[in-house]
Amino acid sequence: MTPQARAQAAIDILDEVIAAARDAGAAADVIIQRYFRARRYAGSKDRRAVRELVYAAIRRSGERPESGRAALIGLAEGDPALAALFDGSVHGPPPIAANETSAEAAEVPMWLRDKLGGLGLLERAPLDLRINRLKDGPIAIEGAEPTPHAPDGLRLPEGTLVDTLPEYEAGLVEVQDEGSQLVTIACAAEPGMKVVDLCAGAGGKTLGLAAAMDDRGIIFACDADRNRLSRLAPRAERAGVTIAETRLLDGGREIMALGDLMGVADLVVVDAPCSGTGTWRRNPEARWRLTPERLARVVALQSRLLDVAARLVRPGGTLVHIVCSLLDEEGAGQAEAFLARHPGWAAEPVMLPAGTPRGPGLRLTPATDGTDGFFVARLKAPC
Ligand SMILES: C[S@@+](CC[C@H](N)C(=O)[O-])C[C@H]1O[C@@H](n2cnc3c(N)ncnc32)[C@H](O)[C@@H]1O
Repeated sequence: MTPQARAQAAIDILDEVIAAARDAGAAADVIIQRYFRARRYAGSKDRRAVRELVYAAIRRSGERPESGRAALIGLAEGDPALAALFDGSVHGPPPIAANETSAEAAEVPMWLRDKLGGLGLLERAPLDLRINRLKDGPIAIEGAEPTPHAPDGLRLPEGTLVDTLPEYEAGLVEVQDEGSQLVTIACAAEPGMKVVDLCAGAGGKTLGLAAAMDDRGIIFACDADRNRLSRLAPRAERAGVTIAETRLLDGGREIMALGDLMGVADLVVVDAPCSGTGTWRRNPEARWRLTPERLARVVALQSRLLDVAARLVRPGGTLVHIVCSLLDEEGAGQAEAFLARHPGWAAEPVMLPAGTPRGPGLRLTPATDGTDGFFVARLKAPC
């Protein structure tokens, strides 16, 4: 492909990414893969170059751009070599017209600028692993360094292909961001406990909880998404986790599948569905998906799930509220609202080697901690 054709390919892909963000469609990575699957003539250098252009344009635009062309014209404003590719040659983009729309450069969307600006949401996300203490075996991954805060964290060089590592195949390590490892530690799960992981997904935190419990006790790993939950069992097997029992919940009627767990759990973890603002550095086009309406919906769901969770906690037990979001309405504000709705419950300090106290809990940010953004609060039930 000529450089001009690569630029036009980036524009075409960006058009699809923009439409997918508006209509809750596929992620940018999936769209890029699909695009090149249909264009076998593109070589690996072409793919890499186009991908870099697409992601550079996504990172640069806080607001969803009007079009892929506007996004790339915006990127070209600071890159004369890219601007020169708009020369109207065959397969390339037509020349930029005077006054043509270009996307504005911004870290986050305008409506969230006051709340999320300056938190490092566009920094490069590292590739972190958690050493699985349930398994013994040598770990010799080239270039791996301990993460700064999490005791079992390893940081890998960019581009390491984790799936092909023998340590990964043997279940000696799991892919998990350091922030996710830290909030799992904040749950303080112990051997022998009865734990409910109410929003377990594919089990990222379930496996960490099981390791903290030395695979003793029981974890009821629940989720309303059959697909995600079905990925937990093979991961648990690989990791040597035997105490996770999955339960599929009916969204909106979760309690129906939880009747036998009312008031008996030592620990209930609500790793709630959220805006995902804390992970925007990994999937920056998610900035274009969030709207005030979507945020309001997810905040309401979180508060309902926290109320469901509270019914499962035994007297004196603990409910841990986690979100990978940096918005207070999902984090500190959500925990405060829970405490206001549930007299007798109290926030406990969150003891972690990183993070900053925020309302009744603690917040991790890319800027201050180098992790994905998280909020975690420990809420103790009355005895
Ligand atoms: C932040 S993700 C969980 C990630 C997971 N704990 C991990 O560590 O990988 C939130 C999860 O909440 C689930 N969820 C959404 N609505 C739910 C509901 N009504 N009841 C239970 N889980 C729900 C989603 O399917 C999603 O898997």
